[in-house]
Amino acid sequence: MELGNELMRMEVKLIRIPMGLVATWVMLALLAAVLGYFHASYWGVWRIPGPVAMPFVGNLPLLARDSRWSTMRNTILSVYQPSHLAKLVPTMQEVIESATQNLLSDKEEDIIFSDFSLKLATDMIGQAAFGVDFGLSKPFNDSAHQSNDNGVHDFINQHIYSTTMLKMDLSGSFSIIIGLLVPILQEPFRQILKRIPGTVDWKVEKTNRTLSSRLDEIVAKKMEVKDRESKDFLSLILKARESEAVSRSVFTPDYISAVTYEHLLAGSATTSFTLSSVIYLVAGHPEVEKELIEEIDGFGPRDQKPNANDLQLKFPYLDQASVVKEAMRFYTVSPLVARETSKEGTWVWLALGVLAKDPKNFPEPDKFKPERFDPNCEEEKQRHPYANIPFGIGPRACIGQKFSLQEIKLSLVHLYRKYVFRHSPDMEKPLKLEYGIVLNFKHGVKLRAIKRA
Ligand code: HEM
Repeated sequence: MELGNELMRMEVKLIRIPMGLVATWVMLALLAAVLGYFHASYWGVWRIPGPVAMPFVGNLPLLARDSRWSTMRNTILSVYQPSHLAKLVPTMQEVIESATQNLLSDKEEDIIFSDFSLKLATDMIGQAAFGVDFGLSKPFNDSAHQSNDNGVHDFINQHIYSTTMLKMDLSGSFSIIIGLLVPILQEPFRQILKRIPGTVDWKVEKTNRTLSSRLDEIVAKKMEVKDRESKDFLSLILKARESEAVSRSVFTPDYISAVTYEHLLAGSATTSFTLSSVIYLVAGHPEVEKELIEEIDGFGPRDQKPNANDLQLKFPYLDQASVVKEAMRFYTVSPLVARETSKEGTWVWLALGVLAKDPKNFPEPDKFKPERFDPNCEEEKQRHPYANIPFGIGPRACIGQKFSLQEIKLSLVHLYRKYVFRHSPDMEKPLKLEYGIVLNFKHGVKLRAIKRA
């Protein structure tokens, strides 16, 4: 018994000493892993000038630096959550139905589909983000539309102008061209040229001012009405501004105007371009059109409206698994994403459009092949997970991704139930693009819409 007890004490001692050591080693390993994690990005780019990682916390403090942006993002995030997006389906459906009435008169004639899709996408943002009916895609015989027609046309023209002038090549304004050659001179030149009538910089400035003042009117009206129930992007910002002291200092009137304008541009030109490019590409690939229409018709009778869940699950060929995804790869609407390093002010560009055409990840990159995204296909299985990121990646990735995909899918289901599309003989081949901050069609997408039996 004595011997037994002695042996047990020895065993406990033997175990106690290594347990302490093991715990210390585990702690050290954990610490090293945490430090390694936060410094990994630094070691990968240690030759490149930029903020040096701080001891123990690496670059972590930089993530919290832009508190104004994060307050903003957190405030509006709920507008883009799936549960809220699901509630937007009927509103989206209404806008699409109303827009489609306008698509085709009885005679068969070509339409500029890219104009149609820009009006549709702008109206959609108007309703969902601002709680405002721009009425751009309303039928022409609508009396409200007629009485408002001039104003609306001005608005859309200014919007189109301001979107298309965001260029990054030699066809842009003089200050942009100078900026491409000597970046430091861009802003001083812009400041001077915007004051000289007749220059492109002056025209851009003038258009942007008019557009901003129209958006300011919308913001001012919203502030007056104070509708507590509505849950659009603007109402959420205004409510946050009223309820929290911190938000009042973040959401100054100028800042609200700027983000409203940013939202209009970010949400309409991109979605509109994507919708047009899907229709254009499908029109040139009859085998894809056939499979797509089969899937859409297979969903149910034409008057059965898909809900958010149906859109997510019942259209795999149309959805992210194939056609839309491949069209977004083929024409990457947002070809460049820019970041400015916090300390050195160095610009870092992520070329999404170049990534999307890398033959290592996308063999025959200039072919439109939706099946390359089929989850069972070898190409898809072997591809790097970040090879196709049209909405960007990380904490600043596109906030409207789910919103725009829901809108695009709903529009496509509705359109293909009624029409098929063919390239207009007046359209150039290959399609000419204009490279700006977002991609655009140089001469629009001209299509013939043929009513389905
Ligand atoms: C096909 C449609 C769209 C594409 C391809 C697209 C693409 C992008 C990309 C590449 C970025 C930059 C991400 C980054 O910096 O890493 C971005 C940011 C953004 N997008 Fe989109 N976008 C689309 C639709 C929308 C829509 C519909 C909205 C609004 C309803 C929207 C609102 C925004 C906003 C507010 C940002 C800035 C986010 C931030 O800085 O926190 N986008 N988008």
